[in-house]
Amino acid sequence: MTSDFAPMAGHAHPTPQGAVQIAEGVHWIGALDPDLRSFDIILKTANGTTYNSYVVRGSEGVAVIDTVKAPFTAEFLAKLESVARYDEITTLVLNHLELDHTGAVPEFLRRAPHVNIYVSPRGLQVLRALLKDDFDSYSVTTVETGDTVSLGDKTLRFLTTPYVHWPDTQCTWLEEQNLLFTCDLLGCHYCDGRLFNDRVGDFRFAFDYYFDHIMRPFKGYVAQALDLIEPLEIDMIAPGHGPVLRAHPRDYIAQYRRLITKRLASETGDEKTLLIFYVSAYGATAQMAGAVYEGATESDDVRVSLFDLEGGDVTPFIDLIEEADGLIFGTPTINGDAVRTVWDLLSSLVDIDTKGKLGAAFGSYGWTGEAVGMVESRMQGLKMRVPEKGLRIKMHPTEDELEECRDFGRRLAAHLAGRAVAREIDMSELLGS
Ligand SMILES: Cc1cc2nc3c(=O)[nH]c(=O)nc-3n(C[C@H](O)[C@H](O)[C@H](O)COP(=O)(O)O)c2cc1C
Repeated sequence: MTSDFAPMAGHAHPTPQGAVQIAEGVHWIGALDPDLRSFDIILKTANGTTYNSYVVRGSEGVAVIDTVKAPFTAEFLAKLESVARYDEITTLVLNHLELDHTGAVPEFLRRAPHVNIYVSPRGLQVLRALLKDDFDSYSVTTVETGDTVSLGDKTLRFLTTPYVHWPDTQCTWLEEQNLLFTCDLLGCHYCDGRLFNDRVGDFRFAFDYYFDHIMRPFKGYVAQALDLIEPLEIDMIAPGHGPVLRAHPRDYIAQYRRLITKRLASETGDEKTLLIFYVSAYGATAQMAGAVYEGATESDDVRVSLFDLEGGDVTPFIDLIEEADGLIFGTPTINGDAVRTVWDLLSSLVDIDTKGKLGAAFGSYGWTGEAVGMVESRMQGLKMRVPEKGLRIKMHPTEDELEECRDFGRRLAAHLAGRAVAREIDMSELLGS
């Protein structure tokens, strides 16, 4: 049975009370969560979200694709029961094992313990952790790109698309209907019971925002996933959150392509880019920053930029940092710590991939000078390479110390340009004395 839409108190848009047919033999059986305002702690959800689950009915089997978050289990099962009997269900596909898609799995399996579960190879270990001691009582098959499951007149074809955004993620293509189930990929947090992208409100902001906070750190993997998806015939994309993309589904794939494309590429070409950020209360670290900048700019093959973090919000720097090859942070030690704006910027870097970028730190201090080491540790935690020990100078730098700073800048630029770093050789070390 498929019910109509009914209005829901407090929300401008109607809410589906039952399963919704999205294609011939395919139903949406997900849940709406319009009141959610913060997802996974890290994401704001001004429109709430949806947990999308789907049922595909073939001539020789019925498949459930993903489930919902645990608190919505009862309504998910009610919708499922309105379109299929448990003894008809042959297949459970889990495209992603995160709890917002698998919360209802244990209860579903209690009712349909005979189903065959299909997960990616990396999904297997997460499923084991999810089901604990019950895991061994179920039939679980790992699938990779090209593997298929037949439902008689319908075929589910799997695409292994890891790290969009967990190691386990995969997509499932319903071949005969050109319908692609993508789970988090191409999804967004936007709750509107009208469900289809050509009927809901304007969710472009939500789509880009979701990409920025969930997919952006994994751009390389997103590119690999798009390489697999783009050659497919696609009439509809059915993601795990937000609207079902039935109108112009390729536009959303094209938007992902735009979002993963380097924005500054045409400006900088193959040139290496180095960004120097600093803060300074009494001007000592600022003087150091100026000298590090002077030293680095002597290099012709590195484009160097200098920014005072006191100059504003850190957000605009994230795009620059994403495409930069190296980052240098200057901070004084204040009350045994680096300055807050530096931490604000460093903690904002979770949204981008910083792995392998060059990192370095410098700063003035009065007596303990912990800040530089703390910033270096954070950069190492972000998997950046930190080739030079941080430079610390007590109070305001002397002319000789400024020259040390210039040299620090020269060496970092040389690391970045892939040139051998000239070092003074300590003869006493060589002679072993
Ligand atoms: C409020 C305050 C707290 C400080 N706390 C520390 C500290 O914990 N450890 C330290 O080595 N220096 C400390 N200092 C000294 C500064 O790090 C030092 O003056 C430094 O040269 C300031 O650099 P700037 O001119 O770039 O701000 C403190 C200075 C101030 C004003």
